[in-house]
Amino acid sequence: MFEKSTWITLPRNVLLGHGVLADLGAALDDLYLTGRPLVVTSPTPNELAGDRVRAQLTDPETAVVDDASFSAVEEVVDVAEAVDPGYLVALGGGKPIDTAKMAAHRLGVGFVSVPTAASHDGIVSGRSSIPEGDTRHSVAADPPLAVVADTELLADAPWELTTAGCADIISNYTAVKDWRLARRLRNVEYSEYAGALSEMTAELLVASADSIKPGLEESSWLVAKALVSSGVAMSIAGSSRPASGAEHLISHQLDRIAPDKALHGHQVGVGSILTEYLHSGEDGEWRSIRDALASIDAPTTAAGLGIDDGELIRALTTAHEIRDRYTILAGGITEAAAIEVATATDVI
Ligand SMILES: NC(=O)C1=CN([C@@H]2O[C@H](COP(=O)(O)OP(=O)(O)OC[C@H]3O[C@@H](n4cnc5c(N)ncnc54)[C@H](OP(=O)(O)O)[C@@H]3O)[C@@H](O)[C@H]2O)C=CC1
Ligand SMILES: O=C(CO)COP(=O)(O)O
Ligand SMILES: [Zn+2]
Repeated sequence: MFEKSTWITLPRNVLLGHGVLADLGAALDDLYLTGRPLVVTSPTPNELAGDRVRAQLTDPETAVVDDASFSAVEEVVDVAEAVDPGYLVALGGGKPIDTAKMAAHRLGVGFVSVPTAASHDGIVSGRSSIPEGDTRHSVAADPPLAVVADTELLADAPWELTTAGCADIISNYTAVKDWRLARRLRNVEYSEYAGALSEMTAELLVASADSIKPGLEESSWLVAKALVSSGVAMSIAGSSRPASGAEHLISHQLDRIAPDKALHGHQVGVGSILTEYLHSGEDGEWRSIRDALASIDAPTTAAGLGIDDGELIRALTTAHEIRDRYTILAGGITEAAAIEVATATDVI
């Protein structure tokens, strides 16, 4: 008997382009949302765009969070108890969006995603990435009801946020390789559609690398489209697997070992050079990944991330402990092997 089934939840409206922030009110009307809105944001995005968002909302309340953590989610839930919001509006980078996503899930309301930086592919995904102690959870939540990604706003953000978003997409190459490996060796459930979409997204972005330049709003357009597409791949898969493999484990470990030194996207990009080498060796594709990163000004070395060689090696040798996700790192690699791969790829 055929017993397979799937339930894919995707945003209803995706508004992407020049000046679309002004259409936030119309996008909300189209969703027939009721009740008070609660804006969940972080300091810089609130300063930059909070008033423009609130001006389009009826009787909004605001919660400003500093990071993506379970305690930040609790802070939002506490504010929500007084406000009884009908929906949340997530405004900012990956951290406030992840916090709002999880808080919305806890509160049983929908949320709308308004990214202020094209820095990560959680803009559309149905998962929150939340650290806790020695581990990192990819928490199931719902994707946004709508996404309003204004390329004018995204293009005004510091250039490195956009290059971080590019690197988060380029890392899809190794994430999918890890996912396929896990299917072969651990019989992990794999989605051909999600894997293909994730890889194609990285390929299209790399093919457009010449048009990704500072000061060009078109760059934000190209990157934001890729971030949406990668988030959709995660929604189809029902996990972050299409966009998060061993390179993400290395980055999550760096967040613990060397916090706040580099952006998420930049860390996963460097992680991808290393894990591609582990997958396919000296003659494999690691140079293509490194060159793609370099072509959009993303870091390709530990020094470029602002971390020292020892921190990189510690992250690489302990990344497998972060979560139970089978990757090329399997049960861990030795310090000697870590130094070998990092040296061979010029990462250290
Ligand atoms: N759920 C998912 O599927 C995914 C989740 N993620 C998660 O997202 C996070 C990374 O996202 P990222 O955006 O890099 O992190 P942040 O949200 O911390 O943003 C990075 C920095 O950019 C600032 N910022 C945001 N917008 C602007 C702007 N327009 N102009 C100037 N500064 C701005 C932020 O300010 P401030 O400090 O005030 O916030 C912050 O200092 C990680 O926690 C990662 O795990 C990443 C990919 C996918
Ligand atoms: O960053 C992500 C995809 O780009 C998701 O991260 P995790 O699932 O590893 O937390
Ligand atoms: Zn990522």
